[in-house]
Amino acid sequence: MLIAPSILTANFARLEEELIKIESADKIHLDVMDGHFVPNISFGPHISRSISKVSKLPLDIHLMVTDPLFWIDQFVFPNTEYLTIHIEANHTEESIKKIKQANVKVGLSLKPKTKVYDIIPYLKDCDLVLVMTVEPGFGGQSFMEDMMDKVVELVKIRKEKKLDFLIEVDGGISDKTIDICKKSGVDMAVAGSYVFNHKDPKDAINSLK
Ligand SMILES: O=C(CO)[C@@H](O)[C@H](O)COP(=O)(O)O
Repeated sequence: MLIAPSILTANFARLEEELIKIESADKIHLDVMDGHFVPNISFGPHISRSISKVSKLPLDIHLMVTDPLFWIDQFVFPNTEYLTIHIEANHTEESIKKIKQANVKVGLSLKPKTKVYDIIPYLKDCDLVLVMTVEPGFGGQSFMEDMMDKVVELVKIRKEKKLDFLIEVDGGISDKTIDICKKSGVDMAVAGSYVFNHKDPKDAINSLK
């Protein structure tokens, strides 16, 4: 399973040191929050660009914003691999088109209350589907195990429709919850507090892997 640490719980006053601690991960997950789509503000293009310059890892950028169309271009860096927008945000179709035009892989995320059914029309355009396993907005919340039903459903749909998007989960991932993710068919897991609150983030990444 691919592991993408979310830097939301990192020490932002020592960000470069924090990034070095997670060099053994597969991607870096950037949680961008606009204070409107979710009740929190994290960081924007400026800090993301600085991270992109020092990070050796591909960026997996999760836009928790109401108007992705306005923001997409500002997060296209040479190492942006995925730009993930939310189905509950505005202008899904146009945003997907814009991400593709920027030659970045398309991610589509759904909040815990949103059904897989709602994203089916867009799956053919997705490289990644991000199943939120907490309500987006904050790190350190408890894993919602019932979201694994969505993962199982997505695995089935992917097979039936011969698609090849990755399935990612985000929220409450730890050594206690990673097994059920793997068994359900998750390809990539985002982990914030488990990695950055661990005395050795590299060990935390290894234990998840
Ligand atoms: O997108 C989010 C929160 O909105 C996540 O990426 C969390 O930041 C993951 O944090 P933990 O639950 O692993 O602490």
